[in-house]
Amino acid sequence: MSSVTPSVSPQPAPPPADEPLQQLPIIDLQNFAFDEAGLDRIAGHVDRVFSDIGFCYLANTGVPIEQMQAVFAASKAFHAQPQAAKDTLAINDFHRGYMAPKTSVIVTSSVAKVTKPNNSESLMVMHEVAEDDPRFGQALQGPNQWPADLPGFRDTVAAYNAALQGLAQRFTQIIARALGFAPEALDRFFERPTTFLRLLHYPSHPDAAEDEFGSAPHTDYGFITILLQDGVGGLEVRRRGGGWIRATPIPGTFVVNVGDILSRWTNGRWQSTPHRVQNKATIDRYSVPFFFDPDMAETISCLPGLVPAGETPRFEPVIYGDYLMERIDKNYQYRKTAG
Ligand SMILES: O=C(O)CCC(=O)C(=O)O
Ligand SMILES: [Fe+2]
Repeated sequence: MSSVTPSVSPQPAPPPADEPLQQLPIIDLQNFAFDEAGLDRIAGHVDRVFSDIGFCYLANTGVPIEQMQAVFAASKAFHAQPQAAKDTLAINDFHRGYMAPKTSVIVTSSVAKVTKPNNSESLMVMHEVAEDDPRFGQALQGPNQWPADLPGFRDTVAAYNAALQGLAQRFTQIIARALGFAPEALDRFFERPTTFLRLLHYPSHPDAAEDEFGSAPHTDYGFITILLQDGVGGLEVRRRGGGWIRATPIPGTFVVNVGDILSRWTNGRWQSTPHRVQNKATIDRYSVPFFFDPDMAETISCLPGLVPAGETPRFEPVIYGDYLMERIDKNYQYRKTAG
């Protein structure tokens, strides 16, 4: 970690605002057409927002609307297939494939106990690991599973995945800056990123009970999540100090949030905030979260400059892959059954 040297000291986290937030803040990335002073302004905004609510919208990211529409069309076509076709891609040990409704229960220590399975189905696509890759066969390192009978599906989803990885890598430079480092300081952790693209479908559930969720309250466990949601709504984010804020859809934007490992990396300066989804609308909801995480072989230790002088780091160093496996093994039913 000695290669990550702070170049400016981060400011202390702002106190929580007196007025409760009514809406998630919007960060305008200006299609990355900013100069150094512009970068510092955006980075300062990111630091304030991630120290407070840990969630915001990202506008003007450079990802074309057509590409967003195309990935939704692909997801709808996938989920519209007969159940038997989806079941042929059942999620495998590499954590790639189809998760049928009610097969994941979120278990996190920081959020209220959750017992009911999630009312959603999804296809998980991760970073592609080919057979000639030295990592092939290690935990979570394998090929994706693609539907056989959906022309264009693989190309559309792979192109979207590549666009989101590019966005995440560029945003990581803003994050580095926001934490007081040179923009490239964190790049080496993401040369072979661990990524999860999840094509989620939430059936309409207008009479859902209070404790029946599409996604039960949870925090995300990785670095950042960049979420594309359709116009239906239903995602809510826990406000510091109590209550929930609706992440009302804003066309053309993403919702981005801090995951647990980023919060840990910042020694707790940035918040990994609980969120939940209930689709009480009369139509189905589709969303596509992209989870962008470090290389599984990297060690994550609290960043220098973020641990106050004379204090010990709040978190032990952890190999990202070990940490991730523990979280995944806890949260997914299919990993608990034999075979
Ligand atoms: O579908 C959404 O809006 C959020 C999904 C989510 O929080 C997750 O998959 O971690
Ligand atoms: Fe989440």
